[in-house]
Amino acid sequence: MEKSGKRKELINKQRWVVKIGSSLLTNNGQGLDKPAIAGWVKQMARLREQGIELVLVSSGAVAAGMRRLGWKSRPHAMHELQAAAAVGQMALVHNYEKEFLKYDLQTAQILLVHDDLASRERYLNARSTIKTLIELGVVPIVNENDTVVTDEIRFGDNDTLGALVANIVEADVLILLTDQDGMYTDDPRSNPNAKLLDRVPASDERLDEMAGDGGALGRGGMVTKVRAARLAALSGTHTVIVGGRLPNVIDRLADGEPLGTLLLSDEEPQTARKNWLSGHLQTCGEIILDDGAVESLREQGSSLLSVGVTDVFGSFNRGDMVLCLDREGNEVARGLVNYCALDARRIAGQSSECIEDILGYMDEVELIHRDNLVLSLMPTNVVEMEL
Ligand SMILES: Nc1ncnc2c1ncn2[C@@H]1O[C@H](COP(=O)(O)OP(=O)(O)O)[C@@H](O)[C@H]1O
Ligand SMILES: N[C@@H](CCC(=O)OP(=O)(O)O)C(=O)O
Repeated sequence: MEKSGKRKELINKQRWVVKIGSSLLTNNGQGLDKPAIAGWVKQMARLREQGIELVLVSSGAVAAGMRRLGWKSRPHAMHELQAAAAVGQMALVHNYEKEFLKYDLQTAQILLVHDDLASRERYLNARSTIKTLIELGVVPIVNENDTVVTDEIRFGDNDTLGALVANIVEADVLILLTDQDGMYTDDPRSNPNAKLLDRVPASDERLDEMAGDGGALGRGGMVTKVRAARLAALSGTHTVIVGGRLPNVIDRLADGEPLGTLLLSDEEPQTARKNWLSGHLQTCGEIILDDGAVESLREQGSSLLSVGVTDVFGSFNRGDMVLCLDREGNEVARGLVNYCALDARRIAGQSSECIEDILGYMDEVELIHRDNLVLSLMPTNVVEMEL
């Protein structure tokens, strides 16, 4: 199939999030690739000159720290990884600051952990800080706060973090710069016959079979990039997975050149509150819905009532994020629940009028109110996939 012409989805777009991955930044483990960083910064400065607002999400702290500490292989112990990240983050921001200043651009360091975005108050704080920095013409540089996270609460890969940042700032475009030219029909490291994808709806379920894991330094491979594109799509953001070593890659993308793989958002942008809900990646339990409840959530955008629930799993409190699954275990929605797991189990399958009789109190008529509920992006089997 012929390559598409100029990509109108990227031309004249106002707000970009650019994510630079570990595999690329660290030149396959050789420490930070400073000349490459200088090249990307030069191009990002040109984006700013065109009036494009920019947030940079940069990996590389652990890898840069390893180099500074003289470690040859990535440690497994969490405290060593965290120490490496603390050392490496200094190298990372020092480099970016130096390079951006060449173009009179100020930078700001933003380190986030999952909890910062799960709490509504801290999320709103992070959002207003990032938006203020953008208005001031400063380039925010975001990374995970690796020194304080534990395995259970980490994003782990920066693709997800990039998508959440795209949701926060309602970006038009998310660019995932990586070590491959884009997404292929299979991992090109193991399959030399794999073909580069040109443009695909982010929701296309065939992507799940094509996406493999990452290299030795990267964290998520294509699996997390596809997932990130789907998350970004919820705020109407298009994602491009593209090779960071292609000459002038950022300039050429801004000019609409069809480089890498464009994962299109075919969603109506959600409200900021719904974006925040979608970004809650850690959930505390599962609620199984009957077919009628699945349909009314999906078709009518209704609240979830206890009568449509067949089972409740996990242990959660009022206000926690839970998954709503259909009978086959597919995710239908996620939302903040009004009753704890114990009470939710007791009222499952019962109509709302019975709640007070069963529990002796009634906080809310709904198990999950529709304002606190967000439908999950359903993978669709779509025909448009261009190689
Ligand atoms: N279908 C695919 N197309 C391209 N790359 C793939 C695919 N499946 C797996 N990969 C792997 O994903 C790697 C890039 O992801 P990763 O190592 O996490 O990089 P980054 O640090 O840039 O996020 C590639 O080096 C490649 O081996
Ligand atoms: N926060 C980590 C980056 C995690 C990571 O490598 O993510 P990715 O670039 O998505 O593979 C670091 O700075 O080392």
